[in-house]
Amino acid sequence: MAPPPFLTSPEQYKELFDSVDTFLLDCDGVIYHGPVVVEGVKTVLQLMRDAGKKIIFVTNNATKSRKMYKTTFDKLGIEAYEEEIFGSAYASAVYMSRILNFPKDKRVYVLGEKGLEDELDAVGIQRCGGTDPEDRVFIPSMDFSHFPADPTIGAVLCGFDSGINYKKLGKAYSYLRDDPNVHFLLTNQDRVFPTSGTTYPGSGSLSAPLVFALQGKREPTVIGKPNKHMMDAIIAEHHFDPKRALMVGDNLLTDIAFGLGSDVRTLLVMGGVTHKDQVYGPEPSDIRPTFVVESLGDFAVLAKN
Ligand SMILES: O=C(O)[C@H](O)[C@H](O)COP(=O)(O)O
Ligand SMILES: [Mg+2]
Repeated sequence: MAPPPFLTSPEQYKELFDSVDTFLLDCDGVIYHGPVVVEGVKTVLQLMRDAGKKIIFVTNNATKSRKMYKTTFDKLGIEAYEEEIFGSAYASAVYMSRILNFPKDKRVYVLGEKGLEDELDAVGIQRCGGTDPEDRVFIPSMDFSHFPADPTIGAVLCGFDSGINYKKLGKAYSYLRDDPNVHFLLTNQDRVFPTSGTTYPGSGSLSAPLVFALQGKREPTVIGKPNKHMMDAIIAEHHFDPKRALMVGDNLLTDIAFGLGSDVRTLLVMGGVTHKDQVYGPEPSDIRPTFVVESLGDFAVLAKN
């Protein structure tokens, strides 16, 4: 099979832009790298707004709630509305409340940050762990007295947690080891996090010790891209024609697989977590985007025409 077209000309950008009614936009690595908006992207987003396109921000980053993302976009000078923003924190809260009907008398043990906690609070799910200072401590070496059984725990939910440590992993592991009815949930399983032109361990690499320790006994349900739970959450609130939609992302394993799984065309951008060789090299990934471009910001040339 021929490699996907690498778009370079305004004519190519215009043909694709005109064929899309709904843009599903990944955030980290596409809209911004950490605190820096990708060059030209603001212009392209305005082009989309002016052309009446539907925009849906779809991010696996579970550190922020919808409200927090709205504040972030405001600070970055990007027009965005809460109902357009689907982060894996929001999708996980929706999944637990609407799909699992998580019991009110149970608690979820969280590996994650305030954004994930806020989304759980918003749907009335009782939680523990997370940013609780009691769990963000180092325990004495080989002291396993910190992992008492807790029958109130009905789920373990792991997202990006910059305070990850042995106490958190030990508690999460114990709950999952002892009770097969405790749900094992990951907000997402990204291997790396793209920022400042490089990458760091992502959520998937932070929950990997649990997956590794439990291997064979428990497999996690992953809610974020590429999994359908994320698309189900979007479709429940936004109806769109997949044939006239485009998923724009920097990650083959999450964004492009997400689009492929929902029959949505995909546009892979460089500069995030994917190297050109993974698409055009001697051993390309079998996850094949529909189109490739250097940056979403390259479409800004259409604003001059
Ligand atoms: O580690 C993570 O959680 C992910 O790398 C990061 O959050 C990806 O976010 P996205 O590219 O889906 O916006
Ligand atoms: Mg990304």
